Amino acid sequence: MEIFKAFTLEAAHRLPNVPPGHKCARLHGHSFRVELKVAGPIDPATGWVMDFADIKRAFQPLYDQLDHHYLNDIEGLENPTSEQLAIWIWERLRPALPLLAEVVVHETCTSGCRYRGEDAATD
Ligand SMILES: Nc1nc2c(c(=O)[nH]1)N=C([C@H](O)[C@H](O)COP(=O)(O)OP(=O)(O)OP(=O)(O)O)CN2
Ligand SMILES: [Zn+2]
Repeated sequence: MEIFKAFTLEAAHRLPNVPPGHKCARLHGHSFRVELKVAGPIDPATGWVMDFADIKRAFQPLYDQLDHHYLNDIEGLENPTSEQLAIWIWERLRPALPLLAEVVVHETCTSGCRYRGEDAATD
């Protein structure tokens, strides 16, 4: 069974490695939507894979680093594309949330990425 918990975070960024004149080289912001998917068996006693609140608790320290911040200033996010943000979240969250199966980052309503770990990086 797969469950998910979604978060919205406000953050500013610019992309330093885009071609000259690209609009994303300019400072701008997004209401990023992050979905964390967790996969595992349903516990027959509780009837759930895990408590949604425990997903929120595990993500909170990372959320606090990202929300209302300038992403380029964060170590590891000097080039804060959606892809790099998904990897950044995955690498820091997985140790605390071993059942983490996928990180989805929506940068806008129409753009984003999904990451399922290194083995799936080229999927
Ligand atoms: N593969 C990626 N491409 C782009 C990223 C990214 O993180 N990964 N990021 C950007 C920009 O940050 C931009 O803010 C979002 O891009 P885009 O979808 O082009 O934004 P728009 O809302 O302007 O899209 P329209 O559908 O054209 O209105 C760029 N590319
Ligand atoms: Zn952007």
